[in-house]
Amino acid sequence: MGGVMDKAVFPAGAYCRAVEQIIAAGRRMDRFGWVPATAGNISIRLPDGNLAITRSGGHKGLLGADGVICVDAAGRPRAAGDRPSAETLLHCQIYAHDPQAGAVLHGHSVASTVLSRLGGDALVLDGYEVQKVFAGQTTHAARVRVPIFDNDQDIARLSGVVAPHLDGMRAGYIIRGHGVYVWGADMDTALARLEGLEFLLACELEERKLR
Ligand SMILES: CSC[C@@H](O)[C@@H](O)C(=O)COP(=O)(O)O
Ligand SMILES: [Zn+2]
Repeated sequence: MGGVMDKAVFPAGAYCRAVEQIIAAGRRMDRFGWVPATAGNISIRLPDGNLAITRSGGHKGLLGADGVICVDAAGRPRAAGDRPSAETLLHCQIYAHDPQAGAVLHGHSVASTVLSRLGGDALVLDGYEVQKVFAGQTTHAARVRVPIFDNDQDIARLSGVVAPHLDGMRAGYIIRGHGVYVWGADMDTALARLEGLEFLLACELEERKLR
């Protein structure tokens, strides 16, 4: 398989840049331990409305150019036989709901997995300076609600449960015992939000251990 710049595989400049950014994001998420085994998926919205998204099943910290494929806005692979992320529909849903969304990240951190298994339908973050990484947040003195949805292997059904909650979601969401979904206008913003959210979840976990 050719490299990222192999024009036979990736003819368009925007797609090439997206592939490079997705590979770099996967490495960064792996450094933090958020994509164990084959966990996690990553996408970027392309200027033509298609998505560059990780292929299903690979290690997201070890992605090569052939680990990223192109799907349309409904998640259908552009090349016959390509198998996009099993959770592609959740990416499509975010892009469809938020015209500003340019990149979506999904990881399986220990903190998101453990905290969401403790119960409840949301985690409320309150009083942390880092909350300001989320859209519209200008102070630590605010409550940021991160919804938790029960895990479901039927992704279409899961997306139906998530749908009514997407309006006003500032920090992304958590799937119980599974991981987080975070997005932003571009990959840098999405990564900053993911890093911010994971930092806050790690703080929450540490605090609960001390109680
Ligand atoms: C290690 S199993 C994880 C998967 O079931 C899934 O939740 C996941 O995040 C990765 O699936 P993928 O199809 O590779 O995008
Ligand atoms: Zn997952």
